[in-house]
Amino acid sequence: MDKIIVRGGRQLNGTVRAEGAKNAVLPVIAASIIASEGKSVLHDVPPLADVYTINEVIRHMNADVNMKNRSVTIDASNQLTTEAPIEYVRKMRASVLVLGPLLARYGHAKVALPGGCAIGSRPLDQHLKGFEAMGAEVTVGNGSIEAHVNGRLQGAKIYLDVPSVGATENIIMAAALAEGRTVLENCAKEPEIVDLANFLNKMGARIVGAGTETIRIDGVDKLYGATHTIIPDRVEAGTFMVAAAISGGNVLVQGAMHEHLRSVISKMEEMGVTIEEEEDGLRVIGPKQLKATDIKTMPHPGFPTDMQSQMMALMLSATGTSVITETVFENRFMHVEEFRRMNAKMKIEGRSVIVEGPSALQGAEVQATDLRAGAALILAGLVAEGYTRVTELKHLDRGYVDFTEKLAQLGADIERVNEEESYVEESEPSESVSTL
Ligand SMILES: CC(=O)N[C@H]1[C@@H](OP(=O)(O)OP(=O)(O)OC[C@H]2O[C@@H](n3ccc(=O)[nH]c3=O)[C@H](O)[C@@H]2O)O[C@H](CO)[C@@H](O)[C@@H]1O
Ligand SMILES: C=C(OP(=O)(O)O)C(=O)O
Repeated sequence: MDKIIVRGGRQLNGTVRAEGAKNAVLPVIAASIIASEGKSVLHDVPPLADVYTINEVIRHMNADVNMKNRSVTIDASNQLTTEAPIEYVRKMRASVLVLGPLLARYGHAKVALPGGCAIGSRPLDQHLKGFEAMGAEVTVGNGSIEAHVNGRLQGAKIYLDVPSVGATENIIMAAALAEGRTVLENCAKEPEIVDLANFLNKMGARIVGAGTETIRIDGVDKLYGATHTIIPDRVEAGTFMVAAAISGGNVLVQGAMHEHLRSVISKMEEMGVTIEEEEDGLRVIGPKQLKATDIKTMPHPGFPTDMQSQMMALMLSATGTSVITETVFENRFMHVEEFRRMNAKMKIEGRSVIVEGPSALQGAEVQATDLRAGAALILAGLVAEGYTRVTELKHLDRGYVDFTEKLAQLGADIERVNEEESYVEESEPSESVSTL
């Protein structure tokens, strides 16, 4: 089992590039199986564990998938099977995104129920409500969800009770091949929804309004493979922005898009961080002294829940009391206990965490409780005294490519070792840093 060992105290400087977005590429790969003719070619695909998982899911359904460097070619023109194998759904909830495409193309889809996870219960009722409104019969039982429709799905008017990202994606994919018009209201407005709609439109779909709260989809008879470049990962970019700020450094994050990161930029600026827009990204300059602030997570364009734990790490270094309130997921504070091992002064009150800063952070052995928590603990380790050892890296690997190497290139004292090597490291920490 791997471990990341980071020693605090180094200032980060230089340039780092954001990869293609995990949360954009997963629905785009799922959408590629709607094409009954032609190949899809996707560029800027990050080599992440989640990408390998979704590739395996559609490969098991009989699609041809080839990943080379950061490009993926998908040919789904074969007859596909309409069931997602349970082992992949267990690994990654986003596997449920094949439901919409399969149901639209074949009138049948079955996936295992993904269940709850480390950040909350994450129900799928809004996805299912959308399919039912389009005429599908949905049954949930024996650990799986099965949807079936005789003939084609029918366009419908659907109002989401919550602006769910996954439900919006599943419904627009299903509606793209439905008969007639679907109007989806109170939908998610995340940039990844816009990227998915752009890809589907290149495949021949007729979708307008993505990025607003009402999306209109006029169903077509057939969709074709298309070529598409995935948008940059705003959460990975935001994580490196925090790394620059927390270490008092100066880092250009290439690919970081101002319009996708407005809420994060505004909060970091309130904390005293300087952020300058450059031609190819955002330059982030950490202040001598960070100031406390309050944050409430919300659906886009509000502050993203996927940046909550990283901002908590930043708050630990700020002077004063900060309050962070999580409104999207009911159980996304597992990292608080891990931060406490590092001598963080913080307490949970209902859906809020009160952070007393600045905390004199000390290195400790901590666990990545989810992928963003893993990144956040490493960020805290950048400024902690001594060595921080982060385990359970399978979570981190779902969402970050070469995280250790990228931080090392910026000047962090960090390395990734396997358990046996780390035993030696613990008695005699190495001074060297790993490079790309
Ligand atoms: C692969 C991917 O893109 N993952 C992102 C996606 O997850 P995901 O698509 O799973 O998140 P949702 O937007 O669906 O969830 C948001 C909220 O809606 C609730 N809900 C959702 C669906 C439903 O049918 N019923 C319901 O009540 C959830 O419990 C949660 O409280 O958006 C989240 C919120 O920005 C991000 O944290 C995840 O990184
Ligand atoms: C929660 C996340 O992802 P997922 O929905 O894939 O679990 C995330 O990216 O922070």
